[in-house]
Amino acid sequence: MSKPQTSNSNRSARSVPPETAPRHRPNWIAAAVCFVSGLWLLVALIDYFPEQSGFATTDPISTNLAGRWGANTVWLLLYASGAGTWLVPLFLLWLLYVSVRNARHLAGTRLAAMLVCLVSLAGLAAMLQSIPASDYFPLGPGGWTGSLLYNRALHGTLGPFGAALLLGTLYVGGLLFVFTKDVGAEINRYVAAFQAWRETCATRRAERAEARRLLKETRAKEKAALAQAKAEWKAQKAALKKNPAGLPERTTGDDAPEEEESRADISAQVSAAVAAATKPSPPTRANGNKRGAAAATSAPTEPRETGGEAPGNSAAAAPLALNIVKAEELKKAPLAPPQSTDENYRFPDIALLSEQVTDTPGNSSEEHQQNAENLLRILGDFGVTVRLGEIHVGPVITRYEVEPGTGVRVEKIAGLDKNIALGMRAQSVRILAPIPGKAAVGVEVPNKHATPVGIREVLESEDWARAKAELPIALGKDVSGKPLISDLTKMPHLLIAGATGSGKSVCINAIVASILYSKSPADVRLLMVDPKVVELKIFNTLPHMLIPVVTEPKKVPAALKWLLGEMEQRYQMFAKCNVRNILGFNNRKKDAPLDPVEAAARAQIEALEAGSATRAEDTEVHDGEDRSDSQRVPEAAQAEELPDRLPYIVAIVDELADLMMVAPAEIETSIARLAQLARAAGIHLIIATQRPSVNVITGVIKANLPSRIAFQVASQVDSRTILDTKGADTLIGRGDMLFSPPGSSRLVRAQGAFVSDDEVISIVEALKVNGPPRYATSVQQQIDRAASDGDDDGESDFGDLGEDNALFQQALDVLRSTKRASTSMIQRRLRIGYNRAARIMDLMEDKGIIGPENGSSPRDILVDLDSYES
Ligand SMILES: Nc1ncnc2c1ncn2[C@@H]1O[C@H](COP(=O)(O)OP(=O)(O)OP(=O)(O)O)[C@@H](O)[C@H]1O
Repeated sequence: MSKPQTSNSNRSARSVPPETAPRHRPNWIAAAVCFVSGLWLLVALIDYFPEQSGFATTDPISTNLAGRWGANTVWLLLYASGAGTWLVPLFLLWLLYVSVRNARHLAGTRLAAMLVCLVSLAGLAAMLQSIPASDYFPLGPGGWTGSLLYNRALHGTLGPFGAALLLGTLYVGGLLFVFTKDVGAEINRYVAAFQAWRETCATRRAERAEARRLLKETRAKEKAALAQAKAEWKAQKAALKKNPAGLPERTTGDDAPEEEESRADISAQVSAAVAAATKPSPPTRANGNKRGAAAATSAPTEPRETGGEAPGNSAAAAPLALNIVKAEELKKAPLAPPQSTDENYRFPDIALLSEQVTDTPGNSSEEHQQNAENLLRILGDFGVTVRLGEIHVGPVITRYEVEPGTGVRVEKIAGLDKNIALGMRAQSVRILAPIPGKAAVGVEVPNKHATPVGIREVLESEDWARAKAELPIALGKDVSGKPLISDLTKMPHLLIAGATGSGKSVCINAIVASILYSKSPADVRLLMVDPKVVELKIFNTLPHMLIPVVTEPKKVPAALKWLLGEMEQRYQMFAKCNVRNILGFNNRKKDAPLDPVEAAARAQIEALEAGSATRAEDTEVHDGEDRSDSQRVPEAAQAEELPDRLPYIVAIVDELADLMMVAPAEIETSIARLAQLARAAGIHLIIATQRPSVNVITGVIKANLPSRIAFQVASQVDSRTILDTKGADTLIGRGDMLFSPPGSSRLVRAQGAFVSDDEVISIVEALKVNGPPRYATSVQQQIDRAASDGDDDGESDFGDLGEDNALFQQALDVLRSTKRASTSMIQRRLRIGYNRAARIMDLMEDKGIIGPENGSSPRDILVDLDSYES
């Protein structure tokens, strides 16, 4: 016999195709021996009577089918091992199977295990003292082995219990060893089977409870119907008694038959109602398919016959009663011209936007019916008992609400999104578990026929006209078809992220269009950054533009720095006027007399500022006019000439990822600072990116941009990066979005408002009647200058040393204290990058403070630093 193999070797051997694995060939000789002897012995045993054996009687009276030898062999075996004899043919036939299937398993250990089984069974049989020795069992049911083992050895030492325990264990263990290859796996199988059985029992119990609940409900309904029918019947009867004909003209004798008819009719109706009500309720399920039946009966309709069909079939047998909540028709508001501080400004005509074509219907009710049935069937297949609730039909998706039955975990439904999508053949399915504020779970399924949302219908809606927002923006329509309008000043900054082609640019266009239709350049100025160059260039000629669209990434840090400067200057203006924010500033009483203390404080501030003013040009934004340096008014006078109003500034960045590659630290810090402080100053950021990775949407940026719009993304990880939760990965693209509104953790699913490029072009063209764009050229110059300085600085340090004198002075201080002029020293002491430090050194060289480079040694200091004034 071959050696026993490990289970690993078995596995690897099994993986080899049989024709290439000769070791697995059957052992035909062993098989033949086992077959002949096993079958012969089995027949001999079955046909055995003690009278057949020459050992039992001197005169055998009948012949065994297996002959004399057969009868004698059986007698000998019964004598030796009693009841254990029956195991011998059984084992021989098992060895036949093993030797044919895989001869390697004909191991000595298996034969030993067979022997253990045989002996222990004999021992166990010997314990049956009630069966005495007979002709069949010459030495009792345990035979010679059993009585020796039990009576002589174990009975006295271990007692009956100990002996039974030992022998039983040996017997069962031996059997397991004989018939299985891996005892551990076998035990696991039994444990798993036991657990499965327990789970089935628990499910059945839950289903029975649910069925009982349904039955109870049905009975209650029946009772109510019966009571109502009786009441109606009594009322009818009383009415007939009072007015036997029911109608005045029927009192004549001619109408007697009609009267009879009417009475008969009424009693027939009443008895029908009573019969219907008292009819025993149909069984909740008639066959073993309980889950399906539970799901099928879960529709909020009257109970109906499920007839033991498959759940899907039963649902198809009688249509579900659907509670479809269709999107309300948008109420158009009378067209009122937008309010503007600039009376001469002409807003674009709404007719420039195309009318929404409404003849593309959403899903038909048959489709909803089918979807609802499919949904219930799929959930039923997974053992989830639900009741169908409302169906909200949106422009692009439909939300099927289901109310989970008792004991159903919502997480279970939430985990079935992929299965539901598969079963419903949907592109993807998003599950809202639970719907906030409702005892239901929402299953959002894309419509077969999507209805696009045009921006015109949102801008013409009553909601838009009534929106009490400083900076209203039309985002689209939510799942119930309601316009989604938000206030940018409340957001106060917006992050838009989504994969390429998901609808970000269209969303930005819609936001810009909303601004153009509601605000004049006197109210809102736009600053756009578009590293992709082509996306926003179209807006260049808008009168709202502060500067032409910034397309060079290296200029962006400068633009952001300018915004920071503008923000700080606005705060100074607010402080002077004793207001807190832009609203307070714009609504302040312009000619209010100054408090004397306030006036003194201001005079002090102005005196201080007069010495260090650097940003006079920023005021150009406030009145939209460009002034050259020579025209600049002195600071003190300027303070008196505060602008009447400040416009909001909306900064739109179309691709953050491209910028983060250029100067990540700079951009991140500027965005964070702006986002933290710019709200009150009336500066709002809208930042879009198609790469929602943590390098682009960093923790700092995310923490400071609370309002977010996520379009379709590739993975759950991306969705979490944008929204801190999954969901955006199950959107269907083309404007389908999740909006995280300001001050709420709830996500609103919506279809973005669509504005075509042609519409945008026609709006921009139409606004040209207001004259050419009034760019703040000094802002542009400032940004260009900073960018060209940054060009010299490979580390993208936009700080102009000429302007940022402080750094230069600090470097001089370092030289003074250390008396060493080395780039690395400056770098280390000032904690700046190499390029910046090297530039400072070059500047010092240009000014004759230090000598030229001196290999690896520090440069010579050429001036007396203690008396040097920069
Ligand atoms: N709200 C919408 N309604 C209908 N279709 C839309 C909507 N938004 C986008 N689309 C469709 O999706 C296409 C791609 O949209 P968009 O250009 O805005 O994508 P994007 O996310 O900006 O892509 P990229 O990052 O590559 O610029 C559009 O051309 C349009 O057909």
